[in-house]
Parts: sequence; C-alpha cells; structure tokens
Amino acid sequence: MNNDRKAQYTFGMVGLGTMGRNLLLNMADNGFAVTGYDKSEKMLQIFEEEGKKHNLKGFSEIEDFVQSLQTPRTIILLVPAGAIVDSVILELQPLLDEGDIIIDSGNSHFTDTSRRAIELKEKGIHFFGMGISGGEEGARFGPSMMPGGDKKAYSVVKKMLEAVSAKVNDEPCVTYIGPGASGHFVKMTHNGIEYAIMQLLAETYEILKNGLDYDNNQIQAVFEKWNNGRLKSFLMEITKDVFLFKDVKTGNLLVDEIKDEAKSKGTGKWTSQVAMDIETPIPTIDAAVSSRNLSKLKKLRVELAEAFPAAEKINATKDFINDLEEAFYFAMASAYAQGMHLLWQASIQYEYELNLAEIAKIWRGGCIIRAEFLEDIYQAYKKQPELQHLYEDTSIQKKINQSLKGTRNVVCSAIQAGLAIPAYAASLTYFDTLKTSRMPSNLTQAQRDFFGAHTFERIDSEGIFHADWNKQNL
Ligand SMILES: NC(=O)C1=CN([C@@H]2O[C@H](COP(=O)(O)OP(=O)(O)OC[C@H]3O[C@@H](n4cnc5c(N)ncnc54)[C@H](OP(=O)(O)O)[C@@H]3O)[C@@H](O)[C@H]2O)C=CC1
Ligand SMILES: O=C(CO)[C@H](O)[C@H](O)COP(=O)(O)O
Repeated sequence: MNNDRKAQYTFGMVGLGTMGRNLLLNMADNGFAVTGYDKSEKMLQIFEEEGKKHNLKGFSEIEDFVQSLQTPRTIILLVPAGAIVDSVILELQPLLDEGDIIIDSGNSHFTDTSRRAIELKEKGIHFFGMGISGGEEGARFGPSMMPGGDKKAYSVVKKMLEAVSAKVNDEPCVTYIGPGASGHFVKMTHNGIEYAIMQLLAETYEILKNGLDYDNNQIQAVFEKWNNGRLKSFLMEITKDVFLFKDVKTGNLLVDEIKDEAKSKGTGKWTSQVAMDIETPIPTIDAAVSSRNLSKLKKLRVELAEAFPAAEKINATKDFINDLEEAFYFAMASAYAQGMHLLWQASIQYEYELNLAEIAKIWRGGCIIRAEFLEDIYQAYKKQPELQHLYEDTSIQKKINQSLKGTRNVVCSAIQAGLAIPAYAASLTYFDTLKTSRMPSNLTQAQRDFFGAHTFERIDSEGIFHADWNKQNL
C-alpha cells in the first residue's frame, strides 16, 4: 500500500554506484523528482553530497524507498548483473503493486531479462531491460540508452529518458528498441563492438611500438591526428589521452606501468557465444575476446617468448602510417558491420523487430562506441532499412575499396614481422571470405560425407546426396 503523503518521487533507483548515482543526478538536473536506495551507507552519503544542490535524499531501507515513490512506481536497477538483480527483484516484489514498472539498466544477459519479464508479468509488474552506455561521464551528462520490452511501460519513461540522454543534432540517443529482451541484446552487441575496437587500438599500439619503434610521443601523435579525421571516436579520443597521462609514482606514462593482462566482465564473451549459437560470424569480436584471454596466460607467454624468436621490426614503406590509417578504417568498418549483421540475424531469430538505422542513430552519441563512422552506418540503413549487411551499401563499398591496398600492406607486413594482430587479420579474412562467391567448403562437405555419411548437396541438381567414397579403391 502506498502512503500518499510520503509518496513524493516520480522515479527511484536501486544501486547508487558509478552508473546509478550519476544517472539519478542527471535526472535531477533535468527536473525530475528522484530518489535512490543502496545497501551501502557510504554510497548514500556520496549521493547526498553530490546531490546537495537538489537536496536529494536516499534510503537505506527498501520499504521506505518503495513507499516514497508515486504510483504506478517506476524503479530503475543499476546493480551488478547476475544473481544480485534477482535478489533485488525478490526484495522489491512483495512491496510493489500491479502496474508498477521495474527497469533493469545493468549489463544483464538477455536470457535473464526474458525470464524475469515473464516471471514478473505473471504478477502484473512490467519489467523491461534497458542497456545503458557512456560510463560515469555519460550517465551524469548524457548516455545512450537501449530500452526494450513492454511498450506501454516505455511510454511512461520515454520523456524522462529523452531528457537525460545524450543528443546528436538535437536528437536524443535513446529509442524504443523492440520487444522482449531486445534492449539488452543490443547493449551486449554494443559491448562486443567495443571489445573489437579496443583490440584494434591495442594492435595499432603494438604495430607502432614494436613494429616501427615509435616512442610514446610519436604514438600519441598518431592517435591525436586520427582523432581529427574520419577515425574520430570516443575510444580514439581516450586512447590519445592515455598516452599523455603520467604516473605520479614513477613519473613515467601510467600505461607503461600497467600489467599486460586484460580483465573482462563477460559481455564480449556473451556476444561471441550468442553469435555462434545463431550461426552469425563475428570474427573480429571473437578475436578481441580471445586476445583478452590470451593476455591472461602471462606465465606461459613469458616461457614461450624464451623458446621462440621475438617479433622483428616492420620493413615499413614510405606511406606506412597512411596505410595504417586505412587499415584501421577498414577493420573498424568490419567490426561495426559484424555487430550490425549480428543484430540483423538476431532480429529474425528472436523476433525483435530491430530498426538498425535507429540503433546506429542512438549510438552516434553518449555511448562508448560513438564514432564519426556511425553517421555513415546510420545513413546506410536509413537509405535501405532492409540491408542485410553493411558491405552491401555502395558508399561503404567505395570507402572499403579505397582502403584495401593499405590494409593488405599493413596486415602482411605485421604478420611477416611476427607481430600478433588477430583483430586486423580477422577483419581482412572475414571480408575476403564474404566476397568469395565459391568458397572451398565443397571440400569440407566431401570430407564429412566421406568419413561420416553426413551427405551433401550438388550444384547441378536438387536433393541430398551421399557417395560411397571407398568404392573407387582410392
Ligand atoms: N561502470 C560502467 O561504465 C558501466 C556499467 N554498466 C552496468 O551497470 C551496472 C552497475 O554498474 P556500476 O554502477 O558500474 O556498479 P557499481 O558497483 O559502481 O554500483 C553498484 C551499486 O549497487 C549496490 N548494490 C549491490 N547490491 C545491492 C543490493 N542488493 N541492493 C541495493 N544496492 C546494491 C552496490 O553497493 P555495494 O558496493 O555496497 O555492493 C553499488 O553501490 C552493472 O550491471 C554494470 O555492468 C553499464 C554501463 C557502463
Ligand atoms: O558496458 C560498458 C560500457 O558500455 C562497460 O564499461 C563494459 O561492460 C566494460 O566491460 P568489460 O569490463 O568486460 O571490459
């Protein structure tokens, strides 16, 4: 039951950590009556301190928090994904009424979101999953958001989400994504692309540092220059800044003092797993996930570095840095194209009714993968909403053709030198495979039929065939 006298807030947030606290402050800045709940007293204190100008108060008791919300209640969750989301829902459930709305904005697995939506629907509670991206800064001043699920529930929060989101050309970086867990699926794919672009930047660093012997100033200058051109993006921008940041302890650049073992929370891995499940190739993203795992094999890598020859310097041609810019453009385009293709396939598989143009549009600002290139992707899908693959767009084709020569030079040179560039190489072979009208997979089919009678199809007649391969006494 709601006590109307106390019910003064329109939106409530569970979890006042990095994302929840900043999104709530953003909502307060935009004039919404908000409050929050967190188990941690420390988080509540920080929230109230940072929300001083709005006189914001948080709750440490969940009952008080729920009672403070106007009905139907709208509660956003920004707690760590997994079991904690279920335990928060379990705590909230007996305190809620029919028609209340729970929005899970953490990086939850989309299958968990589907399950939770079904469970809560039975109790008359609207539940939807909403991916959010932009980190601390984005949450505070304008994130990109990907809400999916119950459309009626979305209409309750639409205005608020549009107000707090990032804007590009005055257009909000939020849109209704689609039914079911589509919001979390799209956010997961966003993170898969994020992994791929980060890996490409790391491989570029490897080429510059170990292939060309560039020092940190030279490396910084390359990223800085690229960020002033067509490769401009949030990840390029922070990378050029990383190469300026000094470690207070040693006086060296901090990046040189950080262990070469990359951690992950799982969204990249989920993207690869799901892509395998629905048979959609995303090799650049897969390479990025594998590279993080390879980085964790530090002891083995150190041992094997003693046993095998080290990488050599690249025998660089005069225009090598231009070629590298082209290679980055090419591989970046490949990574985004793979992510968009995964969304295209998922939309069919899970009946998400995704509008790929709208998704590219809301990724242009606020999120971690925002980039100049997203405008090209947006235009491509706007022109042809049914496009299966970004490579089918003629203006993208033109740019890819122009960057091919440089890309091949960079990939061949780096591989020849013995440098590890799995994401660059995967991007190129993905492209080369996709533009092969007759792949050598006829041989694979012949082998399968030879050893296991798995059958094959013929090019000259319909049907399923099997050959008695041993009969010809080969
Ligand atoms: N950080 C980022 O850049 C981004 C994060 N996300 C996602 O957003 C979600 C939140 O991330 P983030 O803000 O970084 O995480 P934080 O750990 O900074 O914040 C989570 C908050 O939730 C609190 N909490 C944990 N369990 C409960 C509970 N049962 N009841 C109430 N509060 C609880 C935590 O308190 P305590 O610390 O005491 O446990 C903490 O204050 C995650 O799913 C994350 O993957 C999405 C986009 C970007
Ligand atoms: O969602 C995000 C940005 O959009 C997170 O920053 C991302 O989950 C970080 O992932 P990981 O810890 O696996 O590198």
